[in-house]
Amino acid sequence: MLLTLEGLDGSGKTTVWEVLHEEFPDAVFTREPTDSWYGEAVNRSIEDDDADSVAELFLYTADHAAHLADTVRPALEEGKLVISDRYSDSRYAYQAVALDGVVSRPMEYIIGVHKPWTRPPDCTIYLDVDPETGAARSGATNKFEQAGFLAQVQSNYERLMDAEPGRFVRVDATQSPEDVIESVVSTIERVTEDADE
Ligand SMILES: Nc1ncnc2c1ncn2[C@@H]1O[C@H](COP(=O)(O)OP(=O)(O)O)[C@@H](O)[C@H]1O
Ligand SMILES: Cc1cn([C@H]2C[C@H](O)[C@@H](COP(=O)(O)OP(=O)(O)O)O2)c(=O)[nH]c1=O
Repeated sequence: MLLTLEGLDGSGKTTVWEVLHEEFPDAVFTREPTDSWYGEAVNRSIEDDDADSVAELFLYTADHAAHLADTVRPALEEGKLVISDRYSDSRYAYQAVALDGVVSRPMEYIIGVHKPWTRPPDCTIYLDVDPETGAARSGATNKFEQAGFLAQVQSNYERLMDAEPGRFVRVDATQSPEDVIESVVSTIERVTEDADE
């Protein structure tokens, strides 16, 4: 089963993902951007305020393709639970903002680029924070972490959740870290038990 964590910068994904290692020791933990050289190229682009938004989409997408081939598909074939900190929805939500005015219907375009070859998540936990909280927690250091940008990203995540309500589970990430973690752990226990039945 493929389970992904999504949310704005500063929503607490990485904090939760780290604690989940202890709760689900048999799971394969992974993330996008990855630690590969593709992911390093992505991280260079994130730090570059002048990076071309189309080039950046394809860097992220290249990293995703390699991530699927190297990590996600092999682990799923072994029957593992895979838990990824960010995945394809991050492209659909973030790069759709970055490509607004560059291509028409950017979210549909980006989903279309992925569709022929990606592996959609079975369940996506959305850590829900308002853009101001996200920007404040993340320190607003890179171009994606500004509250105005994050407000547009948030509305794209809302569109994705409206389109596929069965895949997403929304968790209130303004709660204390302990309460957020408890909600996420109980969600994962529920969806993995349902899948076993
Ligand atoms: N539920 C929470 N309440 C308050 N602060 C939090 C919470 N979860 C995480 N944080 C803090 O917010 C910052 C960003 O968290 P992080 O897990 O890195 O978010 P993300 O990976 O989504 O960007 C960190 O300093 C972290 O300690
Ligand atoms: C995976 C991914 C990340 N991003 C952005 C979100 C973040 O601002 C940045 C780095 O991601 P990440 O390292 O997950 O940051 P954080 O832990 O702060 O959420 O890259 C995209 O724009 N598109 C993507 O496909």
